[in-house]
Amino acid sequence: MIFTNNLTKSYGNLTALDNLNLEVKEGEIYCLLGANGAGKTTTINLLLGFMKPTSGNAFINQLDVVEHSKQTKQYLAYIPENLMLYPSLNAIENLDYFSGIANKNFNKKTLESILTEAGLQASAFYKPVSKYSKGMRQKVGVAIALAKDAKVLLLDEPTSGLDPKASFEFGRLLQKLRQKGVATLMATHDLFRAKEVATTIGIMKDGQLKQQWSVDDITLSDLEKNYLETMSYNTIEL
Ligand SMILES: Nc1ncnc2c1ncn2[C@@H]1O[C@H](COP(=O)(O)OP(=O)(O)OP(=O)(O)O)[C@@H](O)[C@H]1O
Repeated sequence: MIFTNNLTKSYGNLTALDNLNLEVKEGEIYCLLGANGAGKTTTINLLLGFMKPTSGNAFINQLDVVEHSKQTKQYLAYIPENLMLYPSLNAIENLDYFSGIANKNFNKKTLESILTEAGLQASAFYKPVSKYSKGMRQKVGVAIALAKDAKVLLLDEPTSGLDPKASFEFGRLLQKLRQKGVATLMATHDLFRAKEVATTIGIMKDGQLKQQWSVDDITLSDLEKNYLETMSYNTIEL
């Protein structure tokens, strides 16, 4: 579903992403860890087609995202750290609007059931989203992905700033999407949540994928140890 082949992005002399090769298959959740500036957002932006790679390729559902930008966007849903919704509109209206953009039109009852599936409490459906917590807004983001029937979900630090319960609930939602076959790539600083939800975990540094494990092959404490060792290497270099 998601595949990159020597994906590289440079800004002048800086190589923000350096020959990234990764694959996320149907029903997999790949968590990308790495310090600030490691290249996680660059990876997501390239997959979204927000910018072009300097070299290499990114594929969504076997289609090159540069050559087939319109088609690949149809398969994608994206939830950034701070999801942009229309603040004065309620969840039903936002979902209706964003589903419409994806050429999906639902009646009110179906919109309500999608929001319920995304874990939003019914009492919030008709309140303006400006009154929502971050966790509630993220649930609307998941509802948009469900409404769109997205095959690929790209998440950039979706749990940052969420309290543990909201973060747990968000993880449960990702598992639900996984069961539907969605391929998820999540950039995160949250090692604990990564270990909870991922099928595969990778650590990036300086634009390079340094290490990668199947989640069952690493304990949380070993993940933390490896992460810190990978990052502290930077300190030694300095
Ligand atoms: N538009 C840009 N112009 C120049 N340099 C950029 C640009 N965007 C990103 N960079 C640089 O590319 C590198 C990778 O940035 P990126 O945002 O992908 O990191 P990240 O892993 O997502 O970090 P964070 O955890 O802080 O979000 C950084 O050194 C960053 O400063």
